[in-house]
Amino acid sequence: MSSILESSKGIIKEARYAIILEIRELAYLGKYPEAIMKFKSQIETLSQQLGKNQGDQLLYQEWSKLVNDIKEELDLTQTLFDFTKGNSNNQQQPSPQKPKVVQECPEFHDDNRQPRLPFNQIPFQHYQRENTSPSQKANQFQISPPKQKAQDPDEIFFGGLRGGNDGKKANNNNNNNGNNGNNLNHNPSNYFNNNNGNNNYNRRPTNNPPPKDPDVWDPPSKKPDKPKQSQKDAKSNNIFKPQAQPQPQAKGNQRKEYDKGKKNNVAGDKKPVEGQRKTYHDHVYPDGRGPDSDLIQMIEREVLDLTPNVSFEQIAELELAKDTLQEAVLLPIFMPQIFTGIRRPCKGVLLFGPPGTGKTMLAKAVATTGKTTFFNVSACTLASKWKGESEKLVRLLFDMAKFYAPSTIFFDEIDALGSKRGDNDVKLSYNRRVKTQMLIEMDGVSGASTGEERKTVMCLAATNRPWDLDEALIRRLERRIYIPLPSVTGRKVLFEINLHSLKLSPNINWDQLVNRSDGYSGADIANVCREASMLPMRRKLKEEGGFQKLQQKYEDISNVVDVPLEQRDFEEALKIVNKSVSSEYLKEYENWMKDFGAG
Ligand SMILES: Nc1ncnc2c1ncn2[C@@H]1O[C@H](COP(=O)(O)OP(=O)(O)OP(=O)(O)O)[C@@H](O)[C@H]1O
Repeated sequence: MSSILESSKGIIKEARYAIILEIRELAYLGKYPEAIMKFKSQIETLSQQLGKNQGDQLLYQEWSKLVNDIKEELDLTQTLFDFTKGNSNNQQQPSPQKPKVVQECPEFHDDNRQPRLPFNQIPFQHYQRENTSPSQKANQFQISPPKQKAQDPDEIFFGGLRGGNDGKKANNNNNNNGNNGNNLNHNPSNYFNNNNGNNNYNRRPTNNPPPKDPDVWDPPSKKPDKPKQSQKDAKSNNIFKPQAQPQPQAKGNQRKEYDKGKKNNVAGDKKPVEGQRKTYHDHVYPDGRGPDSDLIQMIEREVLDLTPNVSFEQIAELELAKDTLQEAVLLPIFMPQIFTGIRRPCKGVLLFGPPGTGKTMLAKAVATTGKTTFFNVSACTLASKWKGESEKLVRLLFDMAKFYAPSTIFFDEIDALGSKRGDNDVKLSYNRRVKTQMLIEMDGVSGASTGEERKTVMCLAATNRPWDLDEALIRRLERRIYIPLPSVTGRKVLFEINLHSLKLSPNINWDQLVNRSDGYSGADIANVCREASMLPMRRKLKEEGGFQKLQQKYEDISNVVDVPLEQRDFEEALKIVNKSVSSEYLKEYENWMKDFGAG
């Protein structure tokens, strides 16, 4: 029975690829109406097939998944079709100040809501681009007909959306100050001096206020900065072997600069003070405030992380992932001139695997090593907290990343944004809009094939549920790296890293502890060490009759309670802290890795 199901799953999977690929080919040729017709007829046929399988619950589920995927592709094609229609209309009326609603896209209508503008209309509504001749303006979103079949499979579907640049924008951008992807000297202070109004990202507000979306939640009130977890410099305890010292980090200055800037600008009510670094907000709204001020401030406050301060040495094991990230992300940042043409940098990297295995740390290490501006986006927060504003937020985020380039945008829990079709229609429509915006933005930053001057912006994403990801997104995240649970060696290093600053008894049997922590993630081992570190202190306090008695007895009690950790403390901690990853999930990761992994 299960073999019938397995073989049916295989057939369904092949059918999915065959249908999607065939139809994308049509879309690539610009034959959107034909592609849409074809999708609709396939959905009809598949729905009949679905009806036949109603008796078998598992098969029925598989078929409905396929139908849903095809519907999702249809929706995406429809949206892109609308997008291209919208742009071609823009070319006839290239006046950004007086935009017309080119076409109302059904996706942007919700019951009881006012019609929303198609997403491609929004930038023109709010901004005009500077240093752009009228013909170039008209050209900006031109759909370039394919001259030959693209080597990059993504270009089959989305290549035409990258803007009619064919090298034209490169000339347009020559008057910059060198703070772009071609600048090998990544002096962090340069990131904030990019005030020359030099490029296509230099947008200014028009006087038109944005249309009010009734579904938009009110922007957040000012909140204090999230406390950042600081990584202490490793002072090895030499549990197993001498430990590499982490690289010294450039601390504080950027943050201070940023805070200084925040006082003047993030509040958004004051004009920038001369001589101080220019934030994206100053850059877009030199007069102090504009329609998107609150959102921009929110990104600067909650997403922009100027000091991720994690080095690769602080991360245990994961050598393959580190090498791949260095090759796929760091080399193109350091040598953009080499990574052109067929060697173009990948559009994005997906880190997938069980929770707590170091995915976020890897992303931060990439940003720290590449000295890039780090945007740490929790996709989950974006999806829930900024519902209604999320598409705009995605667009602003990428614009900001280009402004502060070289930048790394890290989407944690990307499945919250880029998941497949859900059951809830409202959620679906919203989800699709955000996802489509993301896909378009991601295509926009893969500068090499467009001939556009490179503003190096790297997209990294992480998920614990790769199987939930939409295929269009998976294709853009071209390198997909499995971040597994730590091996024996990795667990040893993790104990070392976590205990480097603690007093340890010489009689601890490390091999036994490492074996007992089989199946624990890096975060689990950190929790074990944290728990173990408290036990001797609690014991000592109890022995001495409590904190108050100790206080009466000793002047400085910190030395008294700082007792070395013993074997029994770790054993006790291992009983308290259980592993957080179930072994069933591990199999699923491996299967997904076999099907989609691309390290
Ligand atoms: N390979 C590792 N080396 C060092 N520390 C690690 C490693 N993996 C996990 N940790 C520890 O676990 C904590 C969580 O790691 P991190 O946030 O990078 O995991 P994650 O894979 O992004 O988790 P999630 O999927 O839940 O977001 C870190 O702060 C660190 O203490």
